[in-house]
Formats: sequence, C-alpha cells, structure tokens
Amino acid sequence: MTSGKSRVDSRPDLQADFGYRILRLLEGHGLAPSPIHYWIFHDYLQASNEALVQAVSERLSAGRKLDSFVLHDLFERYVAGESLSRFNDMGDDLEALLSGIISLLRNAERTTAGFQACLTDNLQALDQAENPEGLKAIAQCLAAAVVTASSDNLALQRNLEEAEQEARHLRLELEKHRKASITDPLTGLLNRRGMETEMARVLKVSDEICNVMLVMDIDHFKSINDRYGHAVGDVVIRKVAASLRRVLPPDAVLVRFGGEEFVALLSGHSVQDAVALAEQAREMVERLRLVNRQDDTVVEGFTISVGISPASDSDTVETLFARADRALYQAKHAGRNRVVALGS
Ligand SMILES: Nc1nc2c(ncn2[C@@H]2O[C@H](COP(=O)(O)OP(=O)(O)OP(=O)(O)O)[C@@H](O)[C@H]2O)c(=O)[nH]1
Repeated sequence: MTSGKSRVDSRPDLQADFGYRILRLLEGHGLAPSPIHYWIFHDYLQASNEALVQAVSERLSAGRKLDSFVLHDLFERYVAGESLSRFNDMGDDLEALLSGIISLLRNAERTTAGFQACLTDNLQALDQAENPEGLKAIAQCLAAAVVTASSDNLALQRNLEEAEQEARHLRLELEKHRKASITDPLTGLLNRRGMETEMARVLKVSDEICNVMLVMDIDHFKSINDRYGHAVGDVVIRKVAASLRRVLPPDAVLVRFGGEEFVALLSGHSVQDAVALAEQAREMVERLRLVNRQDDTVVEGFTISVGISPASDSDTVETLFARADRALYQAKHAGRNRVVALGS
C-alpha cells in the first residue's frame, strides 16, 4: 500500500475513482467499507493527516495487520482528537462513503449477473445432458453457484448494515461536535464562532426586515473579579446571560462574545423595540442579588451598558458590530449603566 499525495478532486468521476482506490484497499485488508475504515484509508491515501500516515506506514512496514480494531484505535488517536474544524469536512467523507456503497452495490449487481449467466448456461446444458454423470455435474455446478451467490449476498448485507450503523453514529457525533463548537460552555449561549454563521444567516435571509444589533457589557467587571474572585465573576456572567435570555425574544441570536461582553441580533424589531428590551434587561441586571456562599456576603451593584445599531442593507456582521460597539463605547463614556442607540 502506498500513500498518494494528491488532494481529492471535486469532479465526480475522479471522486468515484478515489472511492474505488479506497475500496480496493479495504477489500485487500478484508475490511468492511464502514465510515471509520473508509476515513482512515481516505486520510492515508490523501496524506492529509501526517501523524496518521506515519502510524499506518509504520504498521505496514512492520508487517502488522490492519484490522477493524486497529483502525478504530487509529481513528480515536489521530482523527477524533483533531481540531473541530475537521468535522466540517465530514460531509465530503460521508459523500465518499456513499460512493463506496454504490460501488459495493455495483459489485453485487455483477455477482447477480454472473449467477444468472451461470443459470442460463447450465439450463442449456441440462437440455443436452445425455447421462446421469452429466446431470450430476450440472447439479453440482448449480449448487456451487447458489452457495457463492448467497454468501456474497450475506457478506454484502452485513457490510451495508455495518456501514449504515456507523454512518448514523457519525452523523450524531457530527451534530454533537458542531453544537459544542459553537456553544459557550459557561453560559450555554452561542460563542463567537457561532455568532458569525448564525448572524450572517439572519442578515442574508431578512433583507426586507429590520434587524437591530445590541452589544452589552458588564460594567467594571474587573473590579467584581478583584473583590469577589474569579469564580463569583463567572456566576455573575451566567446570571447576566440568563437575564438577557429571559428578556430578549426567543428568536434573537444571542452570543457571549467573550469575557463579560454579549451581542444580540434581533430580527423584525425596530430600534425603539430594541431600546425598550435593552432597558428591561438593564433594569433586571441592576436588580440582581447574588449571595457569595463562601462568606455569605451579598454581591451586588453590577450593571450593564448597551450599545444599539440598526442594520443597513449593505451591512456585514462585522460592520454592524463595529457600529453597535461604538454605541456601547458612548454608553460607557456617558457613565455606564445605560442604553445608547444609534440611528433611532
Ligand atoms: N470571571 C471571569 N472573568 C473574566 C472572564 N473573561 C474575562 N474576564 C475578566 O473580565 C475583565 C474585563 O475587564 P475590562 O475589560 O477591564 O473591563 P471592565 O472592568 O468591565 O470595565 P468596563 O468595561 O470599562 O466597564 C478582566 O479582568 C478579565 O480578566 C471569564 O470568563 N470569567
């Protein structure tokens, strides 16, 4: 087995050819074309994962077997642990898996055609058989063809079932990792990575609708951390996030932008609506009281400032954010614990 350096071409004929090369390798190693097996050989042939290529090459040059157990282990070590962005490429791998399954079905078609040809030949021979010896030979030949065809079919069925099960598992994993990669673990809100995709989608689909962005920041948060400690600071961030979630409409895209800063995109709301909602959120946060369980002291006096800007038709997430952030700066500059809206 050798590792090719070429990237997979997106043309369907070349993709199918690449798929066939992987399937031939799978066949050569007596492995089912399951997604994980497929993936390992795919990355190996593509030489896209250096550590994996090295691990596979070492095994092969040491004459060690590549069985399903080894491939699952390689997957855990060198593929599943890679950066989450790798999961975005999984669509391509699943597509390749599909072409693998199609090729399996073609093989099955060929087996069935071969079986039919054997039946036809033997039926003709049956007409011409003149003695019991000849009949016996035909019967033996037919029996052998039936056994081969049914064991081929059984193997195919097993391979397809295994592939289907793993494809389902991969799809669930993919969804789990996709969600984790765009979620902020402290608050459960979208993180910055999710912000770009989700907000760009809203801006794109709702050209005719009024979109408004809010940028919200906890005031003097550094002093909360300094006075009560980082753990209490984290609880404050969570409480503020929960207040924002409660006040803002359920379809608002709400993001923890980082640290103590949050961003929301409202769709189908005027700037006046956004100001009213921001005022509600500001008041709710101002009223929050938190008891520090370590010494029973009450943590209070935290507030938020909010900057608001409506989106124009030509806005990207970045340009809209820059304006709403400017409004936030004005709110901070004017004394904090307030809402400032541009273009209202
Ligand atoms: N507890 C906690 N603190 C964080 C987290 N991320 C960032 N911080 C802290 O948040 C603080 C942000 O402080 P600054 O950017 O100076 O802003 P500020 O004190 O809120 O002041 P203004 O924004 O001007 O009102 C820093 O001390 C960071 O260390 C986090 O996840 N948890």
